[in-house]
Amino acid sequence: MTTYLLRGAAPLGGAPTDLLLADGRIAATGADAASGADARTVTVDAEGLVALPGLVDLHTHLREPGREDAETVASGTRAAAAGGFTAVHAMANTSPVADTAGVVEQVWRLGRDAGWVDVLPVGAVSVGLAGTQLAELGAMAHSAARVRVFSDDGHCVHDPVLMRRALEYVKAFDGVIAQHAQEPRLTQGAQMHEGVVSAEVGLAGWPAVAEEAIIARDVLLAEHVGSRLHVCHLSTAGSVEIVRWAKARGIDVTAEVTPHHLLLTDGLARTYDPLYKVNPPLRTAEDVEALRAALADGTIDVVATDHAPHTREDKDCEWAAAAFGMTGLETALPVVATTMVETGRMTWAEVARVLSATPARIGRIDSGPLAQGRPLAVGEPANVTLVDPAARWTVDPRGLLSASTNTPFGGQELASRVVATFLRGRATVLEGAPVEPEAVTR
Ligand SMILES: NC(=O)N[C@@H](CC(=O)O)C(=O)O
Ligand SMILES: [Zn+2]
Ligand SMILES: [Zn+2]
Repeated sequence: MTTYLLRGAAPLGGAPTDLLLADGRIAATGADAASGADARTVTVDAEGLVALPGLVDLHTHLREPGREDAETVASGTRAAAAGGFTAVHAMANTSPVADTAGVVEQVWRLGRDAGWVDVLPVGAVSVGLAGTQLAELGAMAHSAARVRVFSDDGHCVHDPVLMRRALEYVKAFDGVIAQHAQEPRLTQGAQMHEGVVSAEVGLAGWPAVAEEAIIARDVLLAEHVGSRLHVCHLSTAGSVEIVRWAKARGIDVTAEVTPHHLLLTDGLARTYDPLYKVNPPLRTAEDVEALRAALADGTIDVVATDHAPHTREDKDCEWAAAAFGMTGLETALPVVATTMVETGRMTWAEVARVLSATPARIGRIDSGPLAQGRPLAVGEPANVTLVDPAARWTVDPRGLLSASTNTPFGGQELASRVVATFLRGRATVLEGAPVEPEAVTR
């Protein structure tokens, strides 16, 4: 197998060095790297590039099975590799829903056969995402897919008794419930953030309290049963305050923010362009500022894409009829660089924490055969992403690899670009372009 010598890369943005990737591992660094190179070695000029551990997404919608017209496991994971990811958690709101060992194993196998990234299926909390009956969480945890993250994402587990049972159940295998916090009665018919803009454009509003009330309830439930809670896509300043309070109290809660909530605001609804329609909705500039501050100070643990591809038929229509969601795998790292690194709020080492190490720990893939997100030390699996921190590019939706084109960032100039991605020492992206896997050996 080809080995790679990454010359002059800056691990976590630190001092440049050489990295040798061989036999699936980081085989050597520094002076030892070049001397370990042999006839099989391809040298990559990584001068000026930052080396990060392969990115890990806790929240991806791959749409297979059921909506292969919007995305497949193969197309979505190819886009993920282009975005610098080496692992993605595939959400359960597929058709059929991933609520049995059979479906999660199917998704896991499709991911393995595609060979672009490790696909970690998320299991549904309730049968059919219907919110009434607990799904077979244990069977999914003990299946070949080894599920650790459970979520009804797209729907909120709104019944407090079901939420309590789910939190209790997953303790047995160190699982976590990832909650889509949306009080359904407070958001009936809601189309966008409730505020000045919704009043102006005449779309039904979605109040911040609909998110905050569920998060407040769930951190208290997690405390009561002594379990682990993860909150999906935090979007309001009030949600940040509740998570900060819960952490100070010692409650085992983690939280994610999406790239789009770090950059975009509800003012975009004035365009009536459904590209900006998403769940939870884009909020105000004050909320964006609170989310950035919380990500920088560690109150928010991770950035997760909530990559939500939709077909033209589901997006190219009037606002009220359009589906909620936007793509994000290929723009996530550049949006984080633009909003957090360029602004001086985070270092590249901190970016590695929020986009790799911490999501890997929450998903419990920070050890074992699929170990992800460790610092770039000798002996670790060679999951590596090379980033050009000086690059500037303007997003062209036609240039992205996702099977759907519903990015809200078309025409936006972003900082930094993924140049190469390696999954256990095999290049999945080189010179910014995907490298089709030959029959993946396993
Ligand atoms: N984020 C979205 O707007 N949509 C997601 C569901 C979800 O994440 O809640 C989808 O599946 O399309
Ligand atoms: Zn959601
Ligand atoms: Zn989602």
